[in-house]
This record gives sequence, C-alpha cells and structure tokens, in this order.
Amino acid sequence: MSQDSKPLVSRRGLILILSSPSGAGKTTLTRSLVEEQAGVLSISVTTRPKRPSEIEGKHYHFIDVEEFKAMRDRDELLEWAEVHGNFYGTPRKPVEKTLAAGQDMIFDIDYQGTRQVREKLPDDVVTVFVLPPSFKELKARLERRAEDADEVIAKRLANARIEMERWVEYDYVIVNEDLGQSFQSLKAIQAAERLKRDRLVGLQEFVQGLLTEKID
Ligand SMILES: Nc1ncnc2c1ncn2[C@@H]1O[C@H](COP(=O)(O)OP(=O)(O)OP(=O)(O)O)[C@@H](O)[C@H]1O
Ligand SMILES: Nc1nc2c(ncn2[C@@H]2O[C@H](COP(=O)(O)O)[C@@H](O)[C@H]2O)c(=O)[nH]1
Repeated sequence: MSQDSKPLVSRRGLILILSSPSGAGKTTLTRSLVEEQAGVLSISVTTRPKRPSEIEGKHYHFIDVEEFKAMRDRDELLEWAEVHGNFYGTPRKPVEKTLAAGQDMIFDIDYQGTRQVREKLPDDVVTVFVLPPSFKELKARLERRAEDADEVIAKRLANARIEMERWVEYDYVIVNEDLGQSFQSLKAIQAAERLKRDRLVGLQEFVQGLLTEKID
C-alpha cells in the first residue's frame, strides 16, 4: 500500500461461481464469504416458493413465472435456467456495477448458468464445484435442513447424480466434509485468483516506473 492507502496496483473484480448438488453446502460457503466482506453476493430471481427461513431480497427475489419471462425477454438476466422444476436467473445490472467497482461478485448458481456466464465473461470467471463427502451425508443434510417437502428432497437427490457429473467443467473442486476446512480452501482459491497477472490493472506502467526509478 502507498501512504494514502491506495493499492499500488489495482485489480479487476472477479466472478466467483459455486455450484453443487442441492445440500452439499454452497449457500453456506458463499454466505460465509460475504459475511467476511470478500465480495458482493449475486441475488437471483426465482419462481420457486420461498422457504420458511428465507427473506425476500436477501436470499432471492421471489417472482412469478410471468415476471421472470418478461425479465428474460427484456435481456435483464445475465443467465437463467430451469432447475428442479423452477426458473432461476441472475439480474445483469448488479453484476456489471460490482465488477466495474473492482469488487468480486459471488454466485450460487447451477452448471447451466455457469456455462452461460463463462461464455459471456470468460476472463472474469472462476468456478468452484462443491461435492458432499458421501451421498448418504447429502441426503442427511437436506433432511436436517428441514426446509423442503419430502417430494422436493427426493427430486433434488434424483437430480444430484446428473449435477455431480459436471464437476469436470469447473476450475476447482472442494469436497465439503469439514465446513471450516472447506471455507479455508475457498478463501485460498479467491486469494490466489485475485493475484493473477491478467487481473491486475496498470501493472505494465507500475513495472515501467520501477525500472526507470532513480535511486540516487
Ligand atoms: N460441512 C458441512 N457439514 C455439515 N453440515 C453442513 C456442511 N456444510 C453445509 N452443511 C449444512 O447442510 C445443509 C445444506 O447446506 P446449504 O443450504 O448450504 O446447501 P446448498 O448446496 O446451498 O443447497 P441448495 O442447492 O439446496 O440451496 C445446511 O443445513 C447446512 O447448514
Ligand atoms: N442458473 C441458475 N441457477 C441458480 C440461480 N440461483 C440459484 N440457482 C441454483 O438453483 C439450485 C436450487 O437452489 P435452491 O435455492 O432452490 O436450493 C441450486 O443449484 C442453485 O445453485 C440462478 O440465478 N441461476
């Protein structure tokens, strides 16, 4: 840091995407990152019914199918997908605003949405797939969370096998057995990605300045 606390080299914000089968722990991990001010959480729109513990605007923007399709048709969504029988999408504007401010945007989206964001913003995207330690534990977590009806849990477990096969498309994989360790791994990924040469702004000028600096 220079004397006025401005970084000597600034950086572009990155898009950190976490995906997993339902119940593996990506929401828990993304929310922990945001609590540490490590980035801005992308709040999706969804047509899924609100869970008892969820708050409008904090966990999702809950909208109906008609409104969702109108947003999609007005090109207001960076990406969208149908997941477990409901529509989900990422509002475009907050993402553009956050990245322009040099902050990281943290996404909790599925593999279909991840593909779309990667295609649109290939240089900004870092992807992490979260796996459960076992299928038995995945089921136990969904049951312990106790937020979804039995048939919803059954559908999510059925979809989990298809979703887990997508791990090969991701930059990093975290097996979320111990939550604390998984969180440390996630922070390490973000820290390293922030330092990537291509994300640093004005590095060329900074090095040029170093090379031409007079020391006597
Ligand atoms: N490492 C862990 N050990 C034990 N329980 C965990 C762990 N990580 C998360 N959990 C718990 O498992 C449940 C599912 O976690 P979470 O809601 O974060 O999953 P998710 O992947 O976001 O699921 P969904 O896609 O359905 O939103 C929660 O009750 C959470 O507290
Ligand atoms: N493609 C997108 N997927 C999303 C988005 N928001 C959430 N999701 C994914 O949906 C499932 C189910 O989420 P839940 O909150 O109902 O348990 C999960 O895989 C999320 O990652 C989105 O905007 N786009």
